[in-house]
Amino acid sequence: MNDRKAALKILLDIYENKAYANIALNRYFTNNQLEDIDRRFITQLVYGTVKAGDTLLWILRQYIKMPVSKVHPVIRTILRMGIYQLLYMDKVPASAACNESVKLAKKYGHVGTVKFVNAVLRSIARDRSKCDFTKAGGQTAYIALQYCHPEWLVKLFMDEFGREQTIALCQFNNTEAPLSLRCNTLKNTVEQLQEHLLKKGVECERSRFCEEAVVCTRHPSLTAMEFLREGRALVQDESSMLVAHVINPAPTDLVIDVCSAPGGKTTHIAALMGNKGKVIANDIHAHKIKLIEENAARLGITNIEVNIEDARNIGKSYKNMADKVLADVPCSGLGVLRRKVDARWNKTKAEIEKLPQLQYEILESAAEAVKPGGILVYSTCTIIKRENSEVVNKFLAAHEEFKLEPLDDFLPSGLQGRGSMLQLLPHVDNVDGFFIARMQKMK
Ligand SMILES: C[S@@+](CC[C@H](N)C(=O)[O-])C[C@H]1O[C@@H](n2cnc3c(N)ncnc32)[C@H](O)[C@@H]1O
Repeated sequence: MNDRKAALKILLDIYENKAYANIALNRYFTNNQLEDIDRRFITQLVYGTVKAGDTLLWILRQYIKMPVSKVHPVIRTILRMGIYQLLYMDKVPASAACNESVKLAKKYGHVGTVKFVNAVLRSIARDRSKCDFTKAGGQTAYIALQYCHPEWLVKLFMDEFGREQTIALCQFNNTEAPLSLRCNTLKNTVEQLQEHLLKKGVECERSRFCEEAVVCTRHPSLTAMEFLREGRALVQDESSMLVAHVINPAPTDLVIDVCSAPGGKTTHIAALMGNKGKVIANDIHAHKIKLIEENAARLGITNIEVNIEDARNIGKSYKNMADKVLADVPCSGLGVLRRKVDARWNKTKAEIEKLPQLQYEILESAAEAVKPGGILVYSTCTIIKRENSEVVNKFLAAHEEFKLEPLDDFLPSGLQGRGSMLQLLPHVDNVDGFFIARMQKMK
């Protein structure tokens, strides 16, 4: 199958079957052995088209008379891909973007739709003046279209960070995320892992932030990386690796991770404990607990015990029992939009607004499980105050038995001196956005 036909098939899976982009793409690559060059082209075309989302539809609307919703889904997807190639893929000549889209339309459409695809794409290629985003009305709409984000999200970012930072953040979200790996120190050293990766043709470097992290800038497909199956490493972003270090678990500790699936931080905590002590990995979803068990087995970790429970009840079940408790709560994930290409288009404002209440309830329950003198860590992969510092401040105001602990002793020198709560911002720190606060129970 040629690359564009493959991209069309994957995009239809995403748009019509509501498949997650990374899952649809990996599924295709698992079932079809491809050369690296083809894999890269398909990835760029699929991820780029998904990220550009409604901007492509807005452009399409400027060039057709009928409502976009009336265009057949296959033809609409061919057009989205075609516009993406025309306007965003510098290395694809306009003639190739048009001709290849027309060929796809011939396979899936009839004479009329072939002519339609041909006419629309050639007119965009010839005259781009209609793609003027300043005509959309207002600076929020302009930023949303120019940087391919939903307008409500741009508004939220503008309120939180102001115009300049919003643009920088949106631009960052459109960049490609490098693959970040955490070395499983129970099976190999970081030096051994790095040597192994170099032999396998993976281009990688050590992280600025975490001693176990290796950041890959060029690599084969994940399915070809047998060292992941062997448990020598696992995929995890650098910033999320800071959490286990902030918890700073001892080999004798009982640690409870109240929202733990799929187990990135749980298995990191367990490894830092040298496979000793006990980590209770809790999650509300039984099917996700299986992922923790699989990860632990692959990594050779035996000090994890799983528990399926709503974290809002965990305080009652383990009252005053744990040396350390992690509440890595469900969040809006606005710090990882670069990595999850479809996330910005799947989220809703209403769903995000409900999160702080749930996060607060989970934090309160997690706090109950901490024993006096013990440690409570709250973390998210988001960047807005209402899910981060506001939740922690509200909690501290209501629970004088907890005090905020300085973070610097647990952070790399490059991140020290930023205050008692750490907020990593993607466009500032060049990593996934992340929030961490560490508290101690005084009595
Ligand atoms: C941010 S993710 C956790 C990521 C995980 N700590 C890791 O590092 O791999 C949040 C998790 O919370 C779980 N969750 C959502 N609501 C929950 C609840 N009420 N109680 C327990 N877990 C919950 C979700 O299933 C999800 O796995």
